Amino acid sequence: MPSATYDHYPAPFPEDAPVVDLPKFSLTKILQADEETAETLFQVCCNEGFFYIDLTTEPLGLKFLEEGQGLHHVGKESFEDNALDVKKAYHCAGADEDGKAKTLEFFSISRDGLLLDRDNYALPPWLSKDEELYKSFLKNANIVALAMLSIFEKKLHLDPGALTNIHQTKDWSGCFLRFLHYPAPKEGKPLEKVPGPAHTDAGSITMLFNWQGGLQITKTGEFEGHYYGEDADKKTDNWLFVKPEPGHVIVNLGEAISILTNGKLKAGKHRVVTPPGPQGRFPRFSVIATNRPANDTLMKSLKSDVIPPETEKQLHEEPIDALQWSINKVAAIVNRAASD
Ligand SMILES: O=C(O)CCC(=O)C(=O)O
Ligand SMILES: [Fe+2]
Repeated sequence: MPSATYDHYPAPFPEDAPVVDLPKFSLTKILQADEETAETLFQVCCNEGFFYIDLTTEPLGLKFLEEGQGLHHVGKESFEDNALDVKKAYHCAGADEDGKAKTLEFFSISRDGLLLDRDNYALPPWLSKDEELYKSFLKNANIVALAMLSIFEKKLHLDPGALTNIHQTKDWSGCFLRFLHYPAPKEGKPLEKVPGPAHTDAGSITMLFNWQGGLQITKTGEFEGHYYGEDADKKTDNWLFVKPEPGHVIVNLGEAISILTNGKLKAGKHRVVTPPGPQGRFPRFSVIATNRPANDTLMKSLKSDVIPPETEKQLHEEPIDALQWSINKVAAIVNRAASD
């Protein structure tokens, strides 16, 4: 049976690393909108906004898991084999002049490009051979996300479709699949500067496949707006590892769904540090699938008796659409990074 973490790859996760105990939901029960699962999932999403889904309970999940592993190989080969000019030509961010990244490098594949604009979307040959894999992976991520969004609609007393209709693969949305590579620190010691700074994701639902520890969340980090960088990393934060679990995908909510529900659903703050113990001697590869609202979605709160009412200030704000909102968000991150 495939395992999202190739149990003990490439070294065991240390037993003494401080881990967070996150709930695990069965994919079957999410797809069936099982009442008890729906209620617990909703409560978790109103608090930490982080959880696991056990993919081994469904053929769809097993396929998704296998695809995640296939992407692990694509990412590993792409980062290791390609020279700087090849990486740069495909917007791979983070590599230095010698073609090697020091802390983090990543590149993304656009869902819109693959599913809606194939004629104009050119993948380089080293990526295009696996195009069917990317398409299937992104479609499966969307099926799982829609099942959760449908649960949220009911729990939030929204009309059917209020969330699901704005997260469809047929609409332009800026969704992507992203490959990340965190090289092993040269001295064999954990990096002092956090390679993946604390942040909340921009989209609605992120799904993460990783095979080594390194991802951390904090139980104390409340959603306070748009997080990115060191100022998001508070002194009082108590960071705990999210241990990769065989057969499971790690899921977190992002800012978009939090804005659409006026903070009722919480974006989970997270960061990525050097993997703990013996895992830290190896490079870390991860793969994420994003689910974002369609570009023309107005980024303002939906209304129901479960969603907190908008404040006077919010009521007077001119809402922007999801496309403009994400452009602003990227600009803020770039400015922030430039001033660090
Ligand atoms: O690499 C990881 O484990 C997480 C990456 C991440 O948080 C992101 O790309 O938003
Ligand atoms: Fe993230």
